[in-house]
Amino acid sequence: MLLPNEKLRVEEILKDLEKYSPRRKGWAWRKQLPAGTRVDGFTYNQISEPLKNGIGLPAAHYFENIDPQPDPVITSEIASGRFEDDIRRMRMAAWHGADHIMVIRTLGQSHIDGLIEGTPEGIGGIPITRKQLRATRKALDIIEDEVGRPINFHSYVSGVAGPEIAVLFAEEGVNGAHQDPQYNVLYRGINPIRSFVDAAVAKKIMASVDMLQIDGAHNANASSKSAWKVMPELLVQHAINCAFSIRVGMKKDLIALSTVPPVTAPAPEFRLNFIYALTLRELFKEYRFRAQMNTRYIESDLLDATRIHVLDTLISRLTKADIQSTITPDEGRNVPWHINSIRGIETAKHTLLALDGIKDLVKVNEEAVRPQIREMKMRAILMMEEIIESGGYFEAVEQGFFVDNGQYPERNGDGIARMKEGGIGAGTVVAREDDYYAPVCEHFGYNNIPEGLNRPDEPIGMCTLEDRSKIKYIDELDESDNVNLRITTQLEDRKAGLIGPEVEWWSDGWVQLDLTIPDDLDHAEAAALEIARRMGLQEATVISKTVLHPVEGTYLELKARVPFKIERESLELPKKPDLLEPEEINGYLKEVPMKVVAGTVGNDEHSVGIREILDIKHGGIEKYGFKYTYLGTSVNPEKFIDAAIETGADAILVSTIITHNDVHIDNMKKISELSIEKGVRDKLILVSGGTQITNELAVECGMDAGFGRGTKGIHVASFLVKKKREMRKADTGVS
Ligand SMILES: Cc1ncc(COP(=O)(O)O)c(/C=N/CC[C@H](N)C(=O)O)c1O
Repeated sequence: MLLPNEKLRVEEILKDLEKYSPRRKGWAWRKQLPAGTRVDGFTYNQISEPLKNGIGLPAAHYFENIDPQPDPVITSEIASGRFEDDIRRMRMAAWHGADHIMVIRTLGQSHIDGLIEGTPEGIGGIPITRKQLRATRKALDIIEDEVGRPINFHSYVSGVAGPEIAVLFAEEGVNGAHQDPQYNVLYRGINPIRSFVDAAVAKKIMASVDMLQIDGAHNANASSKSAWKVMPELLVQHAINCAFSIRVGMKKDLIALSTVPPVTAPAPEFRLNFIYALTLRELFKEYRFRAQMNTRYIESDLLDATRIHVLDTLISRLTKADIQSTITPDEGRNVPWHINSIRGIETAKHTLLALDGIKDLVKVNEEAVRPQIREMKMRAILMMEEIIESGGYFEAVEQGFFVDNGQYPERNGDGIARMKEGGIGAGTVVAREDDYYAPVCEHFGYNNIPEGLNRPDEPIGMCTLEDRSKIKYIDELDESDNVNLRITTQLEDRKAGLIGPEVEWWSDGWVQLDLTIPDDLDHAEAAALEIARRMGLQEATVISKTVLHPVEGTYLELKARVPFKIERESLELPKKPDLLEPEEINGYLKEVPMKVVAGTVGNDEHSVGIREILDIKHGGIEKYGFKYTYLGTSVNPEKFIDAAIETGADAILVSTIITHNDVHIDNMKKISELSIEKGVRDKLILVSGGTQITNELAVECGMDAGFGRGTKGIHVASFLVKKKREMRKADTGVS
């Protein structure tokens, strides 16, 4: 069992893979909690069981660190090309709330007519091999024990080796897969007949182990110029794959339609996407919905991508999503980085929680949407009818019906046409002989099983889907391209205690630099690259730019490589404040009551912070027995001293957020000097706090202590009691 403070050891994961066996097969939904479930005083209607270990949203610390888990499964797609580094990110993703890890395949795997073995490095994805599947599933077993929830492992059943991949996934406990023959045909140029025959075989295998299926309709969104115009066609594509899957024997409950809100602002995004989403859910109500976020109109701007993804998740909440998949906001920039996988998950989790139960509050205005839903359905039905009139699916594909940028029945004539007898694998479908017999327990189509058998695979005992000893495990085929070589750097660094920045692979050295240059785009870009060079950063590249004004300013984000690593043991770690136990503070104050005066100094109106440090509700010092006089906001320094004297206070708590022209420093110095002038400095404990305050800065300005961002009542209460003990001991010899 991995402890939360223990790192995943990839070399341990790689041990004994020849003996590894998946702990379960099939898909796992989240365990839902009943509507009205209370979490820390809040009521939720759409959450599932909590994690054992996890990381909540950034604001969670204001709410006792609760981390409620929304009802839909949340997906993170993680495939950098090196699975040995991806497992680290999978653990990060699981802690942030992903329970569906999707691994895209290396470029070109769809055209390899067979299985790849070993662990070669991939390009833009992972070469799916038995060894890689076992290592990843084994890592996910460890991670799911740590977060306390099943994690679904997912990849893709497509390409000319589709059926073989399906068997491999079924044997290795892969829990979900994309399978849609239309994908092979339209986007991989694989022979249409081969694609559908292979899909039937693959779907039967997937259904036999309850693998969840995701279809490929989202690709039409991602591939068309005017993605909002393919909506009628998307309904047709979903219908084709659903009908075909049912005919092969898949259960509706495990057929997930992959749906992406097709359009984004500046188009009237929500209206178009919402009506489409309503139409889809009406037509396919018995199926599952895998909501995916938009990738089609994602640029390099992380915040714009995030806004789009929040709105996409709003659509999910207002309609239905059994699975909320996430797209990283840097999808439009590069192969996603760790941080952006996590940001994508946070966007989904935040939005789903924020909109908990929204359908009870907001009703759809039927009058407004009904005509448009009807029109969308009509367009799809007309398209389906024309496909039939044209002779069927294969003929329609030959005529370029699909991914045409006209909104059916308008046609642009720019659809993806594929010849029925053409493409990769053409002419490779052979009718089974009369005596064709495959001794396997799950097989689509004609199988001349001998009379009297209890099971089709009886003559060989059991097939590999039941008897794993029949699986031939091949470790590595390529001495020069495998994970054992790739992890040597990681192992050497670990031994030498070296750490360096990374974005996707172990200590890959990449960092990001954000800067704003008060000049036009060209000059700003050149200046930014020169600045990075002078900072000693290498291979600096601009990865995003925002024109603030054509000549007044440009914001740029660069990536660059750091040419060194850090010796971990040489690092000076900041001292953790040694806090007193609440009982000890309460006990002390019963014997030695303490009073404070508190407020926000100068012309500062920010009161939230100081109230949190004072009030019992937020775990403020009142909770530990302190009495306080609150002086309010914009309090002048003299008033703090006068009030402390009048009330016989032991301490002054000064909140100061504004730091413009160092006004916080001036105010702290003034309070310290005034307490000296009035002869009360040695009787008073002076404490300041604020988002920009550090202890060093506060003490430099004559305070006894300073507290920065994230401070809680316990921190201040502990300090006050310790300081009071010190002062009493100095005065009376007794603390
Ligand atoms: C129906 C289907 N089959 C196979 C593949 C992958 O097939 P190759 O191995 O040939 O790349 C895909 C890919 N979709 C990308 C995932 C997307 N980002 C998603 O969230 O769904 C697919 O949609």
